[in-house]
Amino acid sequence: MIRISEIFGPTIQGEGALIGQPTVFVRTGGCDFRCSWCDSLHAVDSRFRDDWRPMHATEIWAEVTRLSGGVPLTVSLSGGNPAIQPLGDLIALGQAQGYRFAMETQGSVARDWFAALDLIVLSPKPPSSGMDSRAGDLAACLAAAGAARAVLKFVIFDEADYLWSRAMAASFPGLAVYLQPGNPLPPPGDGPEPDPDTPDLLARMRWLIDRVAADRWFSAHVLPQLHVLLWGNRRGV
Ligand SMILES: C[S@@+](CC[C@H](N)C(=O)[O-])C[C@H]1O[C@@H](n2cnc3c(N)ncnc32)[C@H](O)[C@@H]1O
Ligand SMILES: Nc1nc2[nH]cc(C(=O)O)c2c(=O)[nH]1
Ligand code: SF4
Ligand SMILES: [Mg+2]
Repeated sequence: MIRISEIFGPTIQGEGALIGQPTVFVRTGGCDFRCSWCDSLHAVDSRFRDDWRPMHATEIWAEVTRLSGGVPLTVSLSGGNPAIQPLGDLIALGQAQGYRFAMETQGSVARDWFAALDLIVLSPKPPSSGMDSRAGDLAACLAAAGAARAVLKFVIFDEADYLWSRAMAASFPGLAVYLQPGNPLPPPGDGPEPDPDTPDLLARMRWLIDRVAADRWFSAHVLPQLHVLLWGNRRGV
């Protein structure tokens, strides 16, 4: 059984290497991290575990097929940490019907089914998160992924995050790098999500671009969270 927080879409992938691509999200419940600024605490905090549902791969697949009208697209696996769920059967089921699978993970847990992914997005956590991402754990995830395409995605709130990310990226010279400004969020409540401070997000993205340019870090991609610019902090988009 796979612990599911939500399944939604089609929407567009709002972040990183596949930005703009139509996708259906499968968000698993539960995470071995608890980042101070996590924008998906409803899939992390055990306070919300009553909203999570154990589902069979076939049940999840029926929902993805319904949402996508049976037309193959890229399924985005996210969470929580999807790596702590048994997702191999789901991936096999979908790929047999021509669907592709991308997964977002912080890179703390490696699984052999990573090798079946079409894309693994490793998103190690910089100092502002309060977490401790280790290069050795990322290397284990990469080894598990084998020949699967892998990229790095860093969330940057400040100069310390930037310097940390630059050093971490230097340890993995073969991987494409995506940088996105962090979106500060209050803890989730019962009401609607608050609107993002878009001018501030864009100002920090301009800062990030200046920072990358000054360092001549020309292999890095700097991107916004496009879904936040379009729909704010709403869930399910
Ligand atoms: C919610 S996480 C779930 C997958 C996995 N646990 C991880 O962190 O990669 C998906 C992506 O959102 C990013 N993210 C989470 N909170 C964010 C925030 N407040 N601002 C910008 N990006 C954020 C994470 O760094 C990660 O790249
Ligand atoms: N549109 C959209 N793009 C995303 N990219 C990564 C997301 C995530 O929460 O993992 C996300 C999300 O929640 N929505
Ligand atoms: S690792 Fe990902 S899901 Fe877990 S707390 Fe951090 S941002 Fe949220
Ligand atoms: Mg998100």
